[in-house]
Amino acid sequence: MRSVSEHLEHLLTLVSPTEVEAVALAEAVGRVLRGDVVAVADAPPWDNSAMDGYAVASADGSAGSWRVSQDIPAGHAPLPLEPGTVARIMTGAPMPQGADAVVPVERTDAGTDRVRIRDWPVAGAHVRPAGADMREGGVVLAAPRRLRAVDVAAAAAAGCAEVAVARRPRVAVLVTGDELVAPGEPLGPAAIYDSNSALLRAGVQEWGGAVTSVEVVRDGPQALLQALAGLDADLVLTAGGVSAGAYDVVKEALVPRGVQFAPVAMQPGKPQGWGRIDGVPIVCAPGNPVSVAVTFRLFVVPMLCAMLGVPAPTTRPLRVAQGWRTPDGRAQLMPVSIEGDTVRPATSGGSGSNLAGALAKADGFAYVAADVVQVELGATVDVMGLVP
Ligand SMILES: Nc1nc2c(c(=O)[nH]1)N[C@H]1C(S)=C(S)[C@@H](COP(=O)(O)OP(=O)(O)OC[C@H]3O[C@@H](n4cnc5c(N)ncnc54)[C@H](O)[C@@H]3O)O[C@H]1N2
Ligand code: MOO
Repeated sequence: MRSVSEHLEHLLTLVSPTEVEAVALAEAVGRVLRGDVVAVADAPPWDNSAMDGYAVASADGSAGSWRVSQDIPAGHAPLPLEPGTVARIMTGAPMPQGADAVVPVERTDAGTDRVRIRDWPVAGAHVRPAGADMREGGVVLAAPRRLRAVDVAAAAAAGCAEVAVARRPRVAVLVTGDELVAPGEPLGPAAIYDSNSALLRAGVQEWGGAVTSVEVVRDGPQALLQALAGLDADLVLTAGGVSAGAYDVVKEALVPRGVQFAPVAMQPGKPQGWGRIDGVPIVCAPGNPVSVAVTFRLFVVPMLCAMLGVPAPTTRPLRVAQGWRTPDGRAQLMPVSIEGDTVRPATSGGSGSNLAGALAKADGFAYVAADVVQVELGATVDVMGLVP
């Protein structure tokens, strides 16, 4: 049987990075930055006050009563400081030439024509120097990285209107099963709600791809081939129909098209399919919902990351707070809940592959190597997080 790492290595040879495109900052959150963001100007652009108070020439006086020679709100350019006076200044306003320190208003009587200053400041007090945050031409965000709200804000503060990001990989999703009905529809006598298409759609979106289509295929191999014929995608994901049953549509339709189907030494998610269909990479997950979630996190996430040009997420070593048994000869992906630096199985159902509802209790999948049969209390396991 092929191991998880052999399988992943092979799947990664099927994909390559998408092109780079420019997007406005308004569209940038969650995208993968592929070109460094460089500051267009120093930030702050000039020395400015960190406090509402009075700008003074620190070498030029001491506590006492001072004439206020100008008022400097933020957004207004000051005149040079008149010698022998102070200037009333607001937070963020430019320091007047000749002033080098600010007295907070709380250290004064808050006067407007004259002011009584109780504590005289040292040079530089409450002044934010030009360029202290960013330097013109300096790298503010180094690529590659997934852009968070704070990163988008840093790009805006650096004066960038657009950023260079990876084009979102376009992903087509197909699920199979006569038993499937969409959530919100009435359940027939032998029906279940389709959760795999929801998982794959949301997973692709969450990890930075764009879902181009989601189809539920019911009517056998011909319908599946028809659905595949019209697809415009960088990657195709299917779920269901890959095991040993009499109605395993995906396998039946795609073996003649050169897609490979074989077991991978893992639980859940053992029956897997992979290859290319009309040149487009395809991953065929088994239909059980936890198997789909595991296939997505273990294999599809690194493929999406490779397409986006960003490193795949690393695992976290965490301590086991409650042991469990695992199958011999297959790596196990156990849904776990995380508390501090410890983990325990997320539910009493363990890694049962049909427990879609129980997955909501999990914070990650613990990866247990194929040769382990018992995960001992106090042991360390590598845990994959479920979100980027
Ligand atoms: N005789 C054997 N039977 C099975 C084997 C085996 O080796 N020999 N492997 C088992 C394993 S492991 C898995 S995993 C499943 C994989 O089966 P399929 O990929 O063919 O998936 P289906 O039969 O279509 O469905 C399995 C299960 O999942 C439910 N399902 C399917 N699609 C959805 C969906 N979109 N949303 C929610 N739930 C879905 C379906 O109702 C079934 O209960 O095969 C085992 N059997
Ligand atoms: O491998 Mo199946 O995915 O155990 O249920």
